[in-house]
Amino acid sequence: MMSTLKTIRPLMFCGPSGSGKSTLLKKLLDDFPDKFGFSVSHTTRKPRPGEVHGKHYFFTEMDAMKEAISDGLFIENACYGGNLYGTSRKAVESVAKDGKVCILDIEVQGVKQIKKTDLNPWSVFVKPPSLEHLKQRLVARNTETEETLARRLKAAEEEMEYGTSEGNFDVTIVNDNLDQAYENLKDFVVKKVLSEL
Ligand SMILES: Nc1ncnc2c1ncn2[C@@H]1O[C@H](COP(=O)(O)OP(=O)(O)OP(=O)(O)O)[C@@H](O)[C@H]1O
Repeated sequence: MMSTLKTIRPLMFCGPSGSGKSTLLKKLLDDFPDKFGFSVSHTTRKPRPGEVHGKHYFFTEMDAMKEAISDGLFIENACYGGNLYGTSRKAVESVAKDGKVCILDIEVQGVKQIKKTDLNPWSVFVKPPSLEHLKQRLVARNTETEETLARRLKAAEEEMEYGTSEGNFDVTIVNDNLDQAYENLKDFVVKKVLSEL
């Protein structure tokens, strides 16, 4: 089972909430529908309108998720905004078994955990032009309360520090102009990630 994972390196995405990871990933999946698979994460947070169980996340309860983590079924997990988020090894394996690059969209804490596994992923940091831009985007997205907004912005400061430190990621994509950011991402993906397939 481990050898399946080693043959195709996952592509790990990290960046503060609101930096544009989902937006960039959607474009990538639209452009290369047969090359990538989204590993579906687990979370204890409540679904947002339109989110589908098993597609956007596996929505689960705190006790069940804690038990699965202690059973070693997760390659990473993080507590964020009062909720648990995590990626099961099974979710990553099922994408690799399909012959696709598994996309991992995770927080900094998760990045650090996955670096300790045998997955050897490519890593991309998505950086907002500034924390002020990030705040404006999160407000415009209309998904945050005053409290979750404040938490996400505080977490963003720490994530920016880790994300912009030399050597922590293979590439940093500054998401200022979306089209330009996507071109930069695509360039990296085509030259490095897809050339290995
Ligand atoms: N380059 C950009 N310029 C302006 N707005 C953008 C840009 N990229 C993304 N956005 C908008 O910013 C908001 C946050 O983007 P998105 O939801 O993709 O972030 P995220 O990093 O996936 O966040 P989370 O980790 O919370 O899921 C969205 O409303 C999106 O449409």
